[in-house]
Amino acid sequence: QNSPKVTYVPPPPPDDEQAIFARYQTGMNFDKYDENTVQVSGQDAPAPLMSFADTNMCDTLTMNISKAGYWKPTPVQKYSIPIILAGRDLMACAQTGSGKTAAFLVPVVAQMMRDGVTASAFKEQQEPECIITAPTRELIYQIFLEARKFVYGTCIRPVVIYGGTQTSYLIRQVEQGCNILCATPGRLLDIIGRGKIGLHNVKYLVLDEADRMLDMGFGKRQTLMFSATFPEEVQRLAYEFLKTDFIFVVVGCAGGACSDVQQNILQVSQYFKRDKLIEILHSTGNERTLVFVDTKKKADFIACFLCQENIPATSIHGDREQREREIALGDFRSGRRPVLVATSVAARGLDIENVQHVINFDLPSTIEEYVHRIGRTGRCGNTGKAVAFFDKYSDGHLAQPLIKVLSDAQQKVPFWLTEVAFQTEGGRLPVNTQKVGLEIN
Ligand SMILES: Nc1ncnc2c1ncn2[C@@H]1O[C@H](COP(=O)(O)OP(=O)(O)OP(=O)(O)O)[C@@H](O)[C@H]1O
Repeated sequence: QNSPKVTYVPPPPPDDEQAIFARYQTGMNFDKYDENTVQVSGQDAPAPLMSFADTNMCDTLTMNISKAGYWKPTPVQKYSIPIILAGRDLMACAQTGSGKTAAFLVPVVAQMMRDGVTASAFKEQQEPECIITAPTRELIYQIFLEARKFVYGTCIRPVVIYGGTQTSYLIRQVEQGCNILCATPGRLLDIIGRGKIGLHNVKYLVLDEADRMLDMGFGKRQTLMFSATFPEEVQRLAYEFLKTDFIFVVVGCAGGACSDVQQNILQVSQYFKRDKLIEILHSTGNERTLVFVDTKKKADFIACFLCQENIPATSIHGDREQREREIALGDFRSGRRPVLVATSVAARGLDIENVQHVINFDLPSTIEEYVHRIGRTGRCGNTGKAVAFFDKYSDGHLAQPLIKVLSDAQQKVPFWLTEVAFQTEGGRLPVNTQKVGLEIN
């Protein structure tokens, strides 16, 4: 490989208790999560819990949950926690921003506390009890920070390893002891290949958003899969990957968009997208806005263009160095640069306070990706807005699935979109048009 040697060493994570437990407020729709219907398939599923106090968790963990500001479990937590505590494999699908991370972290930490952990510092090869993978660097880091909350004051040591950072630094982190390994798939394979991580002790394997992980020779373990979307082909794969008695939990509508996001689809052709973007950003002022585009080059180009128009923007994509990616995300989080132009690398999982708008300057190629992208707003019971620029020449294939997502989330379906769907489907009525009560000529 000719790629330059990566020397980036990320800054250490915050160490004081206040920073570790930093959080944002739940929104006014938080209690509405309870209105979602929940489907549970699989045999002998344990009953859901009603409160965090319903389990036999140790005091330290209970204290950490309350320090994190979680006073009541969300539906995905109510159902997943007892299933995981019962030792069952699980595939859980719940809308974006509804607390899937804690739904696996809390029971895994609870069981590790119950069973005791063994990893000791300065061993050549560490044997973690839990491995968590997620598809992007920023997301795995976020999961690691969340794990640090729940293990606070215990002897469980979480470690994070991800691409774009110096390997020798990561190895040093691992060698200091590792019970929960949070890793992106590439770095995970790399560190296993170097013999620094053994898999014999892995009791919990968590695939967050990871539709593409293959079995890498783990021993007897409990596998937990979480996502807001589970397309059918991934479900089929999961059947091979999970134990036969696994449980499938679906909160609300499988693969559905978060109903706290107000969705607006505008018909905008390629040439007018930039003007429309400026118009919208001028009307939203300093509100934090995430703009998705389809290429890395375009992300930089649009960010530059916005800066020239006096809109403080930055960009995040796979061609930026990890240091730059982290600075961009930090500037966006702090509000120093309230507009972040991104490729799909920022589509999944990122939990950033106060993102009020998501603009799909370019629509993604799949409806699942759309659902994840707009889920960066409207999190944890807060409301948000999503606007998409729909170009019928490039996005026609999305018309039909968009209609379904909009109607399932009780959003208005523009009439022109049903016409596009009708044309794209070769004159067949799109599925669901009847359901949303639209008139078709
Ligand atoms: N029970 C709870 N009470 C209060 N806040 C919570 C609770 N559970 C989770 N949260 C907060 O809600 C936010 C969203 O949670 P999380 O990131 O786990 O969502 P998610 O379902 O994984 O979303 P995505 O599908 O986008 O990855 C986080 O800031 C988290 O700290």
